Parts: sequence; C-alpha cells; structure tokens
Amino acid sequence: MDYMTAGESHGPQLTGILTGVPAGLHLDIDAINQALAARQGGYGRGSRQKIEHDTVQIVGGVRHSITMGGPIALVIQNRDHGHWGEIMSPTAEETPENTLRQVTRPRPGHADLVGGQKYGHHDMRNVLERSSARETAMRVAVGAICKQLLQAVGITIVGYVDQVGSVKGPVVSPLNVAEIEAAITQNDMRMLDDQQVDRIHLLIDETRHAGNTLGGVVRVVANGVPAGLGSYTAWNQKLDAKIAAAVVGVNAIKGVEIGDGFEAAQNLGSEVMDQIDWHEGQGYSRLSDHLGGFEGGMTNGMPIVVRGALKPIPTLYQPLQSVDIHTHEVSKANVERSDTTAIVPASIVVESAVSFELAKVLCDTFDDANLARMQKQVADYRSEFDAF
Ligand SMILES: Cc1cc2nc3c(=O)[nH]c(=O)nc-3n(C[C@H](O)[C@H](O)[C@H](O)COP(=O)(O)O)c2cc1C
Ligand SMILES: C=C(O[C@@H]1CC(C(=O)O)=C[C@@H](OP(=O)(O)O)[C@H]1O)C(=O)O
Repeated sequence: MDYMTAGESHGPQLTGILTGVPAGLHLDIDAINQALAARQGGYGRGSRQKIEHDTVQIVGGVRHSITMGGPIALVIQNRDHGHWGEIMSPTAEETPENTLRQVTRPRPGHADLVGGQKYGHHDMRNVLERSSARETAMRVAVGAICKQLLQAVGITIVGYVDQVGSVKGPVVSPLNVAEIEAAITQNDMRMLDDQQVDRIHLLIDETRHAGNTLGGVVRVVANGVPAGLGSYTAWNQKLDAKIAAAVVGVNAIKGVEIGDGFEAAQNLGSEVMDQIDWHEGQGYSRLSDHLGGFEGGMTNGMPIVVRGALKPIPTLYQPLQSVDIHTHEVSKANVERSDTTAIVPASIVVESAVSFELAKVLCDTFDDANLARMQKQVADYRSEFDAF
C-alpha cells in the first residue's frame, strides 16, 4: 500500500492515488466527505474555508462503491482556483498580473526561502503553492479510505485536540475511541473538555486581532489493533518509528510522542512499564497504557496513543523580519491569507496519517488482495495470540 498526491493550493485540483487496498471493501463515500468537512472546520481558520467545499470524486479503482484491488484515483477540486485566473494556470503564459502576485519576501517558518533557493524559484509562489497544507485535504481523503479498511478488521481510530496554545485539555484522557468521539462532537474544537472551549475561542480571537498565530497539541487513539504489527528485528520495521515519521510529515508538526512520551523520561521505571495480565477468553492485556500500545516497535494490543505538537502558523498578519530576495533589503515578510490556528484540521490530518500507517502494516502483514481473506487471517491471528 502506498499513496501519492499532486496539485497546488490554488491550482485546478488535488489528485491522489492510493495503491494496495484489498478488493471487496465497500466504501462509504459520505464518510470520506464528512472527514473532509471536519478538516475544513474548527475555530481560527481563515476565509479560504468559506470558498472551499471539499468533496471527493473517485475516478478509478472502485466500481459500485466497492474497491476492485487496483489503484484508487481521487480528485478534490480547488474552488478558489476560479479566482486565480491565469496566474495559477498549468499551461497559460505568464501575465503582468502574475508579477503583482509574486512572493519575494519569504515568511520565516514557511518553506518559502529554502524552497526558493533549492528549486531556483525567484517567485516563491512556486514554493508556497505546493508546501501549503491545502494538500492535506487529499491526505484526509486517503486516510478516510484507510480508516474504513481498519474498521473492516475491527480497528477504530480518532484524532482530537489536546491543547491550543498553552491551554491544555484534561490531565487524564480516555483510551476508548467511542467515548472520545462522543465527547469531542460536543464542541467545534474537537476537545474533550468543552468547558474550555469559550476560553480557547477568546484566546484565538485575541491572537488574531494582534496579527499573531497559535499552535497546539493533537492526540490520536486507536482501539482494537492486533498485537504484533511491526517488528523489533530491524530498525526500519518498527511501526512506532513509521508512525512518528508520518506524524512529523504533517505540515507544521514539530514533535511526536508515543504514549507518555517525554513525560516517561522523567518518571521511574515502575511508573512507566505496563504490567502484564491474562484472562480466559480475552488473552493478554496490560494494567496500564503508558507506552501507548507499543513494545519493541510492535503493537502490544493496547490502545495506540500518539500525540503531535503543531507549531504556530508561520504567516503573521503582523509580519516578522525578512529579506526581499530581489533587492536583498531587509523588509517585512509577505502576508498571505492565512489561518490563525489549524489545530482542528491538524487533528484530522494526523488521524489520517496514522490510519494510513496502520492500514499499510495490515496489508504488509496479511493478504492484501482480497478483504474477506484478510479478515479471516486477522481473526485467526488474533485467536493464536490470545491462546499463546
Ligand atoms: C491544516 C493546516 C493548515 C495550515 N494553514 C496554514 C496557513 O493558513 N498559513 C500558514 O502560513 N501556514 C499554515 N500551515 C502550516 C504550513 O503549511 C507549514 O508550516 C509550512 O508548510 C512549512 O512546513 P513545516 O512547518 O512543516 O516546516 C497549516 C498547516 C496545517 C496542518
Ligand atoms: C487551503 C487550505 O489551507 C491553507 C494552508 C496554507 C499554508 O500555507 O499551509 C495557507 C492558506 O492558504 P490560502 O492563502 O489559500 O488561504 C490556508 O488556507 C486548506 O487547509 O484547505
């Protein structure tokens, strides 16, 4: 299983190709579109989201809503492209209008300057168009398909917001996906503690008025993951490492934790190791889940818990110092229309990134041609582990 995306933020469309999905998976297209809508939501988003209405078009690999085993091709339109005329045309000649929209004062914290230097773009629009997190819409469509494959073998997953700026969620968060889902649908911040949401709205408003931005922390929990996915036998087979890479691969994510993560480093061993238990008919479990469902780079059957730290949005309406790359004069950075925070969409994108990695390891571990066969193999595998 693998996927690739193409497309610019203000280009005609985003395109995605997801390979390796077993044949026989009945896709719930509404569920994919609901995930796309959730990614557009959350307080603190910029006005771009009023223009877009992300819906997926499936143009390959699926017939009568059922996967056929071939590459799945996906399209999401960029409605905003209509406002960019020939500036973002893949084929039209350059226009004088284009020169007016050039980005020459790179934004600190964005890909602009280094991307321009590396690819030789003196109009850094050519960098920002692809580095933009607009592309994460397609990652969510891909992740939503992966999530449906996970569901078909008894795995559920949810992503939500744990912290916005310095305002933190509850100290102890549930490990149960259904319980988390019930709580986070109570508010527009995908937070467990809806008491704090008013406070967070205020914080986002104050930050926006000051021309500043915010980051935060997102948390993803997966239940029902069979033990033994990934392997301790080689560094590049460790599933926790692959998940960490996928999470940091999301725009603006700068930190990742598995389970107690950095906090575990300051605790005693007796406070961190999850003691082992066994019950007739249920098999093995742990008395706690400090290690977030991983031992030796392998899932251990406990809930997977992953957190990601999102840095504040780099584009500031009160811009920081930059240098004009045409004149080399010190000046304020370019200002592009922007979000104040993207913590809610980030929670959906990180959930999607983890969904993909889990779906991929399932396809690598079990038969990935036919869903019914995969389901049978997963059931047998679970029984064998329980009886061990
Ligand atoms: C969902 C989402 C929305 C984002 N929106 C913006 C935005 O409006 N303006 C901006 O400057 N950065 C935004 N970012 C962050 C940039 O895309 C990101 O910081 C940039 O591509 C540089 O990559 P890096 O932060 O991973 O180093 C967003 C990130 C995410 C995940
Ligand atoms: C378009 C999306 O996010 C964009 C991500 C982004 C960036 O620099 O990452 C910059 C902004 O782009 P624009 O200037 O077009 O408003 C965001 O709106 C989206 O999430 O759908």
